[in-house]
Amino acid sequence: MSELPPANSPTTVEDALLDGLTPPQREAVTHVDGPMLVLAGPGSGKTRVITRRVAYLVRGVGIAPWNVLAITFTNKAAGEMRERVSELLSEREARAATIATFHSLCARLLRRYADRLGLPAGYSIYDSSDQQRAMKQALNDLEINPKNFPPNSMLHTISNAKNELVDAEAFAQTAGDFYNRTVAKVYKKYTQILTRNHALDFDDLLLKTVQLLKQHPEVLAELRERYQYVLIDEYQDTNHAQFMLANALASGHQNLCATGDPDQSIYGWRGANIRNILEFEQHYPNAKVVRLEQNYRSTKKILAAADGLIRNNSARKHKQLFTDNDDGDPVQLVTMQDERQEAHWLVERFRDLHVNEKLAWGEMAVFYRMNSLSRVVEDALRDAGMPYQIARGTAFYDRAEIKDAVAYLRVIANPADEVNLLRIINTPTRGIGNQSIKAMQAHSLASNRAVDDIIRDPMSVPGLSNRAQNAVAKFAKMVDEWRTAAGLNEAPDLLLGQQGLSPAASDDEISLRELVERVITESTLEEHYRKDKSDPDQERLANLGELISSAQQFEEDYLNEAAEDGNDAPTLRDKLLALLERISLVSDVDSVDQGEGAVTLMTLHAAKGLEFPIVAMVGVEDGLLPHQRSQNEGEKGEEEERRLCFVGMTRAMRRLYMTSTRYRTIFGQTMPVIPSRFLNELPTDAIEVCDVSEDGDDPFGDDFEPHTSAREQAGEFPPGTRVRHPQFGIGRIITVARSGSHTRARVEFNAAGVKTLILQYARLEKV
Ligand SMILES: Nc1ncnc2c1ncn2[C@@H]1O[C@H](COP(=O)(O)OP(=O)(O)OP(=O)(O)O)[C@@H](O)[C@H]1O
Ligand SMILES: [Mg+2]
Repeated sequence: MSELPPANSPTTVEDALLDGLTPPQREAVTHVDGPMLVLAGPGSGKTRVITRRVAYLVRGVGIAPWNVLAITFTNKAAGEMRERVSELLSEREARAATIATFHSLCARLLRRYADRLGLPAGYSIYDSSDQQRAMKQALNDLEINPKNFPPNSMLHTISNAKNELVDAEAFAQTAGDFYNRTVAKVYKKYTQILTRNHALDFDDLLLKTVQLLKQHPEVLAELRERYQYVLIDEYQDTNHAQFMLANALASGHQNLCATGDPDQSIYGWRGANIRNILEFEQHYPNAKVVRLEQNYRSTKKILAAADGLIRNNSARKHKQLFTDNDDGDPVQLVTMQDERQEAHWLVERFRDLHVNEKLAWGEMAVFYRMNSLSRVVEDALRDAGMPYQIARGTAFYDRAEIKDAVAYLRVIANPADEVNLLRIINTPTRGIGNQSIKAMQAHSLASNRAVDDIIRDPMSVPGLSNRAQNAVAKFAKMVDEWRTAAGLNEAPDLLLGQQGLSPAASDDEISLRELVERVITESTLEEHYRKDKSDPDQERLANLGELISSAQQFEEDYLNEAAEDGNDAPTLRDKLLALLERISLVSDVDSVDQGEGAVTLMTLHAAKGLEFPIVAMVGVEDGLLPHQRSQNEGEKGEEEERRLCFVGMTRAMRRLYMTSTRYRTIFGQTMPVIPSRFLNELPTDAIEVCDVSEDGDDPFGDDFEPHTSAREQAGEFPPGTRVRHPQFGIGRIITVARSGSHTRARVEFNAAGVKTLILQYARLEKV
């Protein structure tokens, strides 16, 4: 949807910026100085307010765009905001404003001020698989059994500590019991490994930035001066580190505008702290608070259903939302036999919407609690020949061949990155076996020299065969040549980042695309996959080709942006570091293109902030939603799951389907399952229940209040009655049976086949 106001109506610039806003939205957009909190439910225009405010501050108030900092939750949201702002302002102004995620902002700041932290500007950002490798090494070094201290849970605990700004030392000081003392050791070791590799993990980006601002008041002063207006969307999901960062930037001028909805806080498990938004007025006693009460997204029925659900959370303040949108259809709760029938049903439903209601594929989305639920849906969509896209932006970069190519690039940019160096030193195989690698690692430890240094002097490594020595020397020479081509070898001190020190690009410097291409060819990665003509390898080759194209595209965008910033000749090193940063910070939802003619599949978490005309939530079952894991955390865990369900439901604009099955196969085990307890909480007048499973027992138990009594219904539809169902069309009742307070009818539909429906909910009409 375009943010552009119609050309004819508004007359002044200010009118145009405020066009299509309600009075409270205007109030939020035009508030200039001082703290402000926009506290409002889903679909009420919070994100629209942030976007307009960026434009208004620049055009309406005359603030320089580079003084504005807007922080969004994903790169995708940042990209969209930039696009909308550039429709309201010029592209140049939109680029000059900083619109970023917390992580990309921090990565940028750390690069700019790397020298203050003694951090090489070419530092690597470790993604979860790099983190796993580093953690395994830490456990190995400490001789700790990963069975008792699983790498994932170690990483989770460390991540939470970092988000609370608790570093390894502070953690050790408070660790009382044996378990925590062991974690403290692991934390320390893991930190040492990252430091040695000149690497930061995601949480370090925040932690180090906060430390930077604390330890270097001159940097804080500079940034406060630069970012005079700070805007943060989705504030309910900020963690402590993000909170401290936002507050530090806004300290002094206090121009902090936060928007959010406590009912949509869904990242508590990852350290988000809902109190940041609940206590905003305590942190900023003079804050202006704006509430938006009108929902522009959903039908009345969808809104009523979502509202009925969220009211069951006890730890909340109620917000009344209303909408002028249509009543719409009731939310359909459909029970199937198993996940295959569920996927099949979805495909048929979507096809019907596409063919009969002329909805585009891109207007439909499927949400699930866990990625593993997507496979069956994917298979069904593929079999039906329906276009779909899956929000797994990281999937491309998770492929082994891409990870290998990127590891080469990381090694070029960051000589200290041993995790990646060891990944590629013998990939593709080049005669440097495991024994040789172990010998080099041992020698590196014994002589206290970096592996990157050792490979230049392989003769010194005890126990390395002649053959291996030659192979290592050849490998080192190859890496050196790339570094020279990238302008990274000549002046090693330049690796210590310092603002303004980066030399201008020399004329003979190769392009980023050429570098990536050279690496893929000269490393023999390409040859390795070309040798084999099997399909998977053909696909891998194509992926490597795609990496080259994406580097070219990135380079073009980067050059344009740099030119806007007045830098006409960014160096290859700058471009390489920026590309690696982009690759590290990509998130699942970034790949989603809502304009595309494809059904979108994504997790409930990834769906935050988005909207689709048609939404189907699959696997709405106890154990999945609420998730089994949340049950360990008692009510708090369940309330977060309820908010997650609420977030999913409130993405839907026109129609919402929530499906569950009787049996589901998870991790290869088929088990009977029951519909989510959350479904019992939905108000009956906003929903329609339908059971299309084979045995059709009432899956919702007796908690439901049917509209009419079972007896009445049974009498009304004797076997043989011709009926019409809003979805299945015309059919004939075969049998009617009472069960508890419900009546089930088996109906043979002309087109849809035999279905078992609960009469009280099925909205059957006699014809
Ligand atoms: N005043 C308005 N008039 C018409 N449409 C509006 C208005 N305000 C917002 N909208 C539209 O309503 C939808 C929801 O707005 P937006 O995404 O900004 O809501 P939100 O509060 O950020 O929702 P969420 O909490 O889900 O992030 C968007 O399509 C937006 O363009
Ligand atoms: Mg929003």
